[in-house]
Amino acid sequence: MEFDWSYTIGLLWSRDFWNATLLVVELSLASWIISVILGFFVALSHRSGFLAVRKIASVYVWFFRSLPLLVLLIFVYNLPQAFPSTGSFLSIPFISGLIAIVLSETAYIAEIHRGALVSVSKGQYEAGHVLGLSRSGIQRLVVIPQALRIALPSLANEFISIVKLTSLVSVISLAEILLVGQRYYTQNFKVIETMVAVAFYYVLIVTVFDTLLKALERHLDFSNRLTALSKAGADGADSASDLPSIVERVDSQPAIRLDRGGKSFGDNSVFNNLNLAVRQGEVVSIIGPSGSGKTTLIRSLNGLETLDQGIVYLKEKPFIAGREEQLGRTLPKAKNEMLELGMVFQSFNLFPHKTVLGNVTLGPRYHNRGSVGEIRSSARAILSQVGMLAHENKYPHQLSGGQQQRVAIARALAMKPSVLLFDEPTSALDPETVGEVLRIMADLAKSGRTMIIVTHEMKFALEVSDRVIFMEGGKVIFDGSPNALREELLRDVRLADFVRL
Ligand SMILES: Nc1ncnc2c1ncn2[C@@H]1O[C@H](COP(=O)(O)OP(=O)(O)OP(=O)(O)O)[C@@H](O)[C@H]1O
Repeated sequence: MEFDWSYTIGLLWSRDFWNATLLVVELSLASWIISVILGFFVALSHRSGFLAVRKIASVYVWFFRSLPLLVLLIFVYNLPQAFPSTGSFLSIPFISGLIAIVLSETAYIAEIHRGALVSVSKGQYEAGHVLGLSRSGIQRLVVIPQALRIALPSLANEFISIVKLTSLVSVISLAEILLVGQRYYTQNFKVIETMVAVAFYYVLIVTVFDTLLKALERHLDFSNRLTALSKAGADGADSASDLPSIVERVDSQPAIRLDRGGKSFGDNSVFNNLNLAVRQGEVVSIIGPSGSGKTTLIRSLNGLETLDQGIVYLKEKPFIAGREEQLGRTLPKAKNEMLELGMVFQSFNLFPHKTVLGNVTLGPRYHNRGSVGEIRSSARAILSQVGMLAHENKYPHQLSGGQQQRVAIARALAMKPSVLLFDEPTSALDPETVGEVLRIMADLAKSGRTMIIVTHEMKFALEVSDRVIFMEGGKVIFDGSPNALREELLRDVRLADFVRL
């Protein structure tokens, strides 16, 4: 028997097939959108602090990934036999098909979201935390946009799978493309000719949506975005303007103080009964060998690490209490105090999906620190101070390490903190870009800011600091002025060997 081309081509104009195509698009889109949303909540539940919630999420994923969709479809469609009250909606094939596909796809999509959420680094959460963002704020502004971009190729793939899975809905008599085709060839026995037309409609849907989803993927891919140099800063290139004197030196009251701090990781006691007080306007550098507890100490001051014992005071008001402190149970959540502490990380932790300006304005905008215009112009002034205004429209991946760190400093300054914490700000930089960051920090130090700097840059520490603290094995071995340290170096060979100027 010859292939009947005119019959197949005629089917491409068939109203039944176009209605079925529309139905497949509606069912696929509805199933995909609902599953993407529900899948996200299942993925979040997987990371919940509550064991019961985590268990429910993992049982859901395990069960619905194990169950064939065909079984689920027949089960849901026939549920009214056992529960007649569900008949009013489950006997509608579109609704029972939608429910079955959503139940199954949510389990798969939850795993895609989970993978994407895991790949957003801890540093991104920490950067959100130090800007005073709430947990939901961090999810909304930092994590979800990044996770979505990572997940989108797999989510698009899942949409294509759903389009094809809708052919199974024919078993519950929903007039989708395959069922329309079956009705045709059972009447005229032109199976191959009809199935070519069926294939055409599926390929058409997949091609159209694949193109649209790829365009969306490109749109969300900030790593491919090209940016124009801002006019305002283009002339200024990379040079930093002078940082204004902001804070008067006030030597009396400690700006921040740790009292009897203790911190262990399992059996490893990092420090115990440690005291540290930094006065307003003071610049304190913390130096010491690797593993001496410098980073843990500075991260304990703003709650990035949870202290076991001790209390952190901000302007002499209790701010953070260790887990074992009685006060910890009554201390209110110190959201506003958190904003008093700016932090610059070793690995910058800029938000990769935001421009330079977007990174600097995110905190002030979240905390409503003025109108959008005011926040932007104040952010531009700070970017100019750190010599980064020319790059305001660029994304972090388009900048050198030194430039990224200068933006990170600008982001911290934009919140107008009273104390700036620096955790090894130059350790991740190439030697040629270290100088540009140190220059900005030296200017900040001169402008009278309270700064605590964990650093391995000995020369810098001695030049800019009011006090240098040498830590070893979780203990403060030396705490004094740079001049006192220079004198100590003449006496203490081991210290001199470490500092090695
Ligand atoms: N999250 C963690 N989990 C377990 N142990 C940790 C953790 N963070 C730090 N430590 C341990 O705590 C000790 C102090 O580490 P910390 O990073 O504070 O030292 P450091 O003086 O800053 O070192 P470096 O100069 O190399 O950064 C080390 O023994 C380290 O292995």
